[in-house]
Amino acid sequence: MHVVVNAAESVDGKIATREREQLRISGPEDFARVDRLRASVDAVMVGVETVRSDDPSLTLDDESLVATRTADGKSPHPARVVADSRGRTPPEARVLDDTAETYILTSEATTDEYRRSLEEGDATPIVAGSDRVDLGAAFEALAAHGIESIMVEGGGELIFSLFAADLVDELRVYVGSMIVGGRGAPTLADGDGFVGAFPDLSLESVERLDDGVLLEYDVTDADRGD
Ligand SMILES: NC(=O)C1=CN([C@@H]2O[C@H](COP(=O)(O)OP(=O)(O)OC[C@H]3O[C@@H](n4cnc5c(N)ncnc54)[C@H](O)[C@@H]3O)[C@@H](O)[C@H]2O)C=CC1
Ligand SMILES: Nc1nc(O)c(N)c(N[C@@H]2O[C@H](COP(=O)(O)O)[C@@H](O)[C@H]2O)n1
Repeated sequence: MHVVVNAAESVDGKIATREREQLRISGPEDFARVDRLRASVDAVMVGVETVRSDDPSLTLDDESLVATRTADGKSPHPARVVADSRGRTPPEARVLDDTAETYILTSEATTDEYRRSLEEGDATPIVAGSDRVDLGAAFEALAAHGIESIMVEGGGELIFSLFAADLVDELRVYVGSMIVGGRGAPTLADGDGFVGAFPDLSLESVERLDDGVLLEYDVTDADRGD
């Protein structure tokens, strides 16, 4: 699985406010870039807290990208993937509509009944892990469904877990010209944090977009002692 993490943060590293409300950090040029990145992958993934706070669609906005995918014999939109260990995706969430295929990654902590309710709504549950989603095992299961590339949009808990499991190949960060503050506001990578050894990033490009900067990194080494 090729994994690209993409997120937008403020200058002080926040991806949302302390109230966890959705924050418009990107401008039009960056949102268009995100749409192109979505169009280039097999699936777009978020954590369930992002679904609960932002209710994203995770589909393509630009109809010409939809047309290009269709002409290439692909589904009109990439599949949607939610990491949701305990079955907390609201039934009315936009990721569960019929615009695109959706996979809900769950753990054994969810019930058969919950998983059946997802299937009745045309989403595909994948069980990986006993208490929390085992992301490596889940990606193997997604690969069996033909998903070979995935773009992860957040939030900070999921992104940290992916780095901790050494599953990230590329990181793209848009830094918007704003300060958000708040010690409890989510950042690009939250979780328990690394101590002593950190993911090894190689800066590949820097580009000004709108009133901010896009930073693109390759993740080169998993030399972490956690
Ligand atoms: N600015 C940006 O680019 C973005 C901002 N956000 C913001 O991020 C916030 C949500 O982020 P978070 O609270 O960090 O939640 P999150 O979206 O990362 O979801 C975390 C949840 O995912 C589930 N999960 C299942 N398996 C997991 C695993 N192995 N590791 C980690 N989580 C796992 C758990 O229920 C966990 O509580 C929202 O406020 C949203 O607005 C979200 C995406 C992009
Ligand atoms: N790239 C980017 N820039 C921002 O400023 C953002 N707030 C986000 N948030 C992410 O985009 C999702 C919204 O997706 P839809 O447009 O509804 O499909 C949101 O849930 C975050 O994942 N991203």
